[in-house]
Amino acid sequence: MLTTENLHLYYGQKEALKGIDLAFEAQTMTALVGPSGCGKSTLLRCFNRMNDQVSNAKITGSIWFDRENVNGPAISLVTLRQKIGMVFQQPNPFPFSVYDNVAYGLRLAHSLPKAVIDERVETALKQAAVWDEVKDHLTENAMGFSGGQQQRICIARLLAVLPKVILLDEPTSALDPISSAKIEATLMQLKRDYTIIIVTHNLQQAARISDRTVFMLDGNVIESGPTQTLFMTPENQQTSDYLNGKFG
Ligand SMILES: Nc1ncnc2c1ncn2[C@@H]1O[C@H](COP(=O)(O)OP(=O)(O)OP(=O)(O)O)[C@@H](O)[C@H]1O
Repeated sequence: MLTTENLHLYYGQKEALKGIDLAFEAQTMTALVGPSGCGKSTLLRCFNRMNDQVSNAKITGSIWFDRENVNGPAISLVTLRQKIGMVFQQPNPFPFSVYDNVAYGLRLAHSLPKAVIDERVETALKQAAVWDEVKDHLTENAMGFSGGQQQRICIARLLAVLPKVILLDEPTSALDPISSAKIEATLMQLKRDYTIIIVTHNLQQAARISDRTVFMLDGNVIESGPTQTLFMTPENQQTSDYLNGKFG
């Protein structure tokens, strides 16, 4: 589904990713964990070329998605970001109605009949497990909802354009525990149909919801594997020390 080969990323002189070789499986949730500054967000942002916006960022090596080179000249950024969508730490709905938020990408990419857009908006809000809370308020401004509801509206906005991969950068760290639990439950449902990569500082969260975990340190992947194995019987001493809270 998604692989990296000898991926390096430099911010000016600083090498933030030092030769990453990873394969992400379809219908699997992979957690990226590691101490602050180890390169988790940088790696995540490579998958849908968000680092293009950073003027001093330079990438070498390859990322393959559906047999296409993500960094190749032939790739369309609009199509790439529709197929590989991203959810951020802070919910970032547009200052429009709930309906217009979720319909936004659909209207951009296609000229679909209103009935089809209505159906896709409803399906996406149901998939994001926020339909029951917003169905009677679809014309209200999305920014007027709680942080957790806003985050699920953002997930619905992404789902409406039928992505294959969902990238999440600490999606619950700005939310209260109840909202976080709802997002986790939503992600558990979504991983049946999507490839999910989540950056999290919360090791309990990674252990609860991910199938695979990648432990990074100083721009390198130290260890990756099934979450249970990595947490219960890490092969590397640095992984063990990090999971046991000896540094981080
Ligand atoms: N735009 C930038 N310019 C220069 N250096 C950067 C830039 N963005 C990130 N870095 C550096 O690259 C390294 C990796 O940063 P990154 O944000 O990917 O780490 P992270 O593991 O996601 O950290 P955190 O958990 O704190 O979010 C850090 O040393 C960071 O300071």
